[in-house]
Amino acid sequence: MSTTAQRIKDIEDEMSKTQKNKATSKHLGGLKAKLAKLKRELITPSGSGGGGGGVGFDVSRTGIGTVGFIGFPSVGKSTLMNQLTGTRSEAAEYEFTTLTTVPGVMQYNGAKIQILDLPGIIEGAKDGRGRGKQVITVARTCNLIFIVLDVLKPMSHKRVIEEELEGFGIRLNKDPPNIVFKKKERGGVNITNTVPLNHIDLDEIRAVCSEYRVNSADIAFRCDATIDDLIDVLEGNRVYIPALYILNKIDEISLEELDLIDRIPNAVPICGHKGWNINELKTTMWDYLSLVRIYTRPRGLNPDYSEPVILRSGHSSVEDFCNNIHSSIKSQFKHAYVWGKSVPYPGMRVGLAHVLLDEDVVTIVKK
Ligand SMILES: Nc1nc2c(ncn2[C@@H]2O[C@H](COP(=O)(O)OP(=O)(O)OP(=O)(O)O)[C@@H](O)[C@H]2O)c(=O)[nH]1
Ligand SMILES: [K+]
Ligand SMILES: [Mg+2]
Repeated sequence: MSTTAQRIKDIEDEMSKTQKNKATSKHLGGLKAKLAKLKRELITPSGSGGGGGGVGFDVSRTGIGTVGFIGFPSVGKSTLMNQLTGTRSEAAEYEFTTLTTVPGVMQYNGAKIQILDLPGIIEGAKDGRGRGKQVITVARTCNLIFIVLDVLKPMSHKRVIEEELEGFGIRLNKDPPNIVFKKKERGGVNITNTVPLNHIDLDEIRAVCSEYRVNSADIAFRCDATIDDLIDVLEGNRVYIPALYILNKIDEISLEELDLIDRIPNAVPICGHKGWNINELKTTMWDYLSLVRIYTRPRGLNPDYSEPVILRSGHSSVEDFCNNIHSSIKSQFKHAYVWGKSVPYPGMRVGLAHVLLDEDVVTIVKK
């Protein structure tokens, strides 16, 4: 075992032996921050082996969004890939059939979505076991992660995969914590909160700051944060990605068992082999990608429903729409008329800042 791994284990042991209360919270806060720093050491490519980085695994990106498949070997990732895209990614009974990233493209709702079939990962992947590091490095850059699980295997595998991804700085189905951190030259650590903090106390926050050598800063908590949230903000290299759990091979289980797994949140049960519930999977995928379809309506004509402009939620203003069509449109823009969910009445006149919603219809009026 490497020294870093040993130190991590020592700290985890100490934490598990320490009861959390007022007297120990400062100590625990410091330990948590130490742990986060050590874990960072473990996942940062060191140059000398360890298989860090994404060398040879990343592929060029196409489409409006990328979905990456993460799972243990032989859970059915490649079978599902073939089902969704028609790309041939070899699927077979033996483990580690897929050895590198296999890209494919799926057309859905008028959008091109890139699908990445990835090699299987195993427990300890993030610490350098197998090719896990490269695989998870690719997952970090995806817009959506499919965590593929074999329903015939223990459901504890779900947690194992989550821990691998979390250990690599990926936060699943979570918004970035609303903590505003401003480092200062002097003045000490100044902590404010706009909501009650139920999970952390001041001593703990100070212990974490001191571990990160933050002597002066303004920290404003605008959410009921945990100490892990604060550490995430201080570490700064976290990515927040939506994830969908694909519960595969339901052709092998009973209806009663299906009923049980159906309660897992953010999940879609499927049979990749036979194509069961694939439509449900596609619709859910679309929702999780948060894409916005905008239909163009030339003045005096009917909307063109055949080729929507696809925007991302959060970047779907009329200005984004114009830029997506052509860079010159914005300079000629006078106003736009909008029909759909984003306006209180059909055909409302709006400006560049107006935010469009999925399936809105837009007419641009030029100067
Ligand atoms: N019963 C059943 N078997 C499936 C299903 N999907 C895939 N399989 C089988 O599971 C095995 C593994 O499938 P793959 O698609 O190669 O799995 P993978 O996750 O890509 O595997 P690696 O690339 O090795 O990590 C194959 O024998 C598939 O035929 C399914 O829905 N039901
Ligand atoms: K396989
Ligand atoms: Mg495969």
